[in-house]
Amino acid sequence: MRSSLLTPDSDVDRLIRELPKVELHVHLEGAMRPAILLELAEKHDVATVPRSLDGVREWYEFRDFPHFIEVYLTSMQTLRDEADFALLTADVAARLAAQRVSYAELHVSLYAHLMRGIPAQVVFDGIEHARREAEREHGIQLRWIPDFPGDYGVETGEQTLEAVLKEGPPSVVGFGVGSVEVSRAPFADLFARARAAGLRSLPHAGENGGPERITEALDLLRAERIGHGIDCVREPALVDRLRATGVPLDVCPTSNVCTGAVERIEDHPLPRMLRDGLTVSVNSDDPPMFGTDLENEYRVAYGLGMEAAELATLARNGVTASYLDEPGKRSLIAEIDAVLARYRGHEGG
Ligand SMILES: O=c1[nH]cnc2c1ncn2[C@@H]1O[C@H](CO)[C@@H](O)[C@H]1O
Repeated sequence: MRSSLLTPDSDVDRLIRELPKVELHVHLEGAMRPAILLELAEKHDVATVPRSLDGVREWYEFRDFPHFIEVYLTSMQTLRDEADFALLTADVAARLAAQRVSYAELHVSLYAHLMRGIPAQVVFDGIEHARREAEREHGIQLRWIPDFPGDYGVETGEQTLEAVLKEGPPSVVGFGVGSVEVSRAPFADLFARARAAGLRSLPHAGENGGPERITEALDLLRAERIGHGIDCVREPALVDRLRATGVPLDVCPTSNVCTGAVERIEDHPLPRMLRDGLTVSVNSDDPPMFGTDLENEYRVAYGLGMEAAELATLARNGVTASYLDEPGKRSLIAEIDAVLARYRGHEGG
């Protein structure tokens, strides 16, 4: 494997920083920086989370996927009022904008808040306030994908969808399911209702639950994009189907190693997926929890052997797979092409 430790002045690193990017798979709550976690823990005197930076760092060493989800849910106890959701969202938006992200679709763990007795309106009011501010301040567009934990059962999904349909703002683009992977079959009717209401079907599938979860997501949930989906490489016929239909996959390489879905980064299937003609984008998932950010995921892709043109393809795929409007997509693709052409000019000269 090629070293992904690029010097900040290397041409490839400059290419990565200059590429216009979209982020399609980042969990709002999982994007909470330790500084924000500590601030909110202090504000609400939350006893269940670490109260020092070192403590947080240690806390973010995950034994396995269920342990990661446990820590994720616990960290959320720091989010209580509208201002907390606004603070978190503003911080996440600023971090994205600093990485040349102009459009992002963020998963919101809505059920995890509902189950703690936080009304959906508090969540939506907070994140919407910050979304509008961030658009004004940084020119970044944020869109939402509320989700529920599949392993908590279909009723939790029903409650989540009901809250979205009742209180959700127009910036909600889709509906999702995540957490520990269980069969997607029980959620068929639920996702049919979400789609009928104009929401995109955006489930997690095949992160670590096997290729059959992806097939279920396609057949039963009519998934329009797959969260993770890396397990497709275990079933060649499924890879053929994904290529033929062009259903995009949101790939999050560092996350997969941190949660144990992939043992070593050098074993990550991203290069194979891209070269097999799948519409894959790279994403950061829960960046501070995994010690990464979106730019770093592009560096990791470079470390896995992706050439400059392939890094640009990953960025273009993100744009194609997004729900940004068509003029917005065209102008981002043109900018990506221009940045790549400039890189090639430098490289040649
Ligand atoms: O990598 C991930 N895979 C699956 N779910 C995740 C991940 N990161 C965050 N969540 C979120 O964990 C919550 C559990 O209630 C869900 O909302 C899910 O979206």
